[in-house]
Amino acid sequence: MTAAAIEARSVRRTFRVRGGMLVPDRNIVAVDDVSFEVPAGGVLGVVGESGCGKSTLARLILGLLPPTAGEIVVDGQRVADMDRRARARLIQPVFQDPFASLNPRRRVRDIVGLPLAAQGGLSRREIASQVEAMLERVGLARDMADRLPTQLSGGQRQRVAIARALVLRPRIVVCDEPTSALDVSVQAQILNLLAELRRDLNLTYLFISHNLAVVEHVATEVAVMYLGRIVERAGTEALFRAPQHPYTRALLASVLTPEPGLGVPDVGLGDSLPDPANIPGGCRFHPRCPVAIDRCRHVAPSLTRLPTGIVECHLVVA
Ligand SMILES: Nc1ncnc2c1ncn2[C@@H]1O[C@H](COP(=O)(O)OP(=O)(O)OP(=O)(O)O)[C@@H](O)[C@H]1O
Repeated sequence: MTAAAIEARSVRRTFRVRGGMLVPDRNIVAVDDVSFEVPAGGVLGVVGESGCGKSTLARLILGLLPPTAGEIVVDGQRVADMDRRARARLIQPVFQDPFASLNPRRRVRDIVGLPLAAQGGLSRREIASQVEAMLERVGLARDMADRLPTQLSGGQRQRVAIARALVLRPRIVVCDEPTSALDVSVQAQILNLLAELRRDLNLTYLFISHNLAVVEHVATEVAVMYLGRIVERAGTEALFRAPQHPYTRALLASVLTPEPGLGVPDVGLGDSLPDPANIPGGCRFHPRCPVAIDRCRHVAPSLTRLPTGIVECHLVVA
């Protein structure tokens, strides 16, 4: 059996949001008792509507946010026990908007070299040569090294962000909507690059996207999140061929809607997104579920294990 590169064990994260005059404080459950494993070399795609907890999960895995309960283990080590530099050598992020995440006043060579410099122990010459090799690896020409982010296209900027993420040779990359801010024509190039790098460098990805077509293209396994919980998880092929949860089915139907940009996919379940400060009792999906039965209103479904994965729905039997 392959060792897990990422393990989430009963992870929960809540946020306390201050109210105001006459408005009480609210407790938001952004991630609610989530467990999964990603084998080394795998890609777990995480999908779900805006606000379902995808980015919070990414920040928990990266160690940028501590869990309220549960634990995260990457490459056999508890994230909570690692210092920043050790974490940086093991796990790196690629975020949605490379323009926001790259310092506009620094040249590409400094942006990509910074993680190496921060680790210490390398000469300037060694850093320069590793940066050059990495820029070449992500398909950027040599003369790009002296440019500023403002002098690059969106796709080139995301290549710089990928080079910066990989320059320490991490084992795990958390991609949070890495192509959502890019033109459609550039998205495929970046996805292909990420797939190629994973193969060549034996990387493991947690790949977050609201775009199911993208996830189908890159993921080996898919987790579907709804109001902080993983309501279905299965191998990519099985999930797209035979979705079990009514929410997954609604999400898949939304792939056919012509909305390639950012925002809320039209899942055909009405306009209003569910509120994580006010999670319904019983099955949390029941108010929007087209096939809910009386039991769904009162009893939260437990997890059902199927040959192809797991699902939380009263109507699915093993
Ligand atoms: N720092 C925070 N303080 C308070 N609430 C937060 C914080 N971060 C996230 N939340 C809330 O937690 C819930 C989950 O947010 P999260 O950003 O993880 O969702 P998401 O699925 O990534 O959404 P999107 O696709 O819009 O980025 C939301 O209701 C959000 O408002």
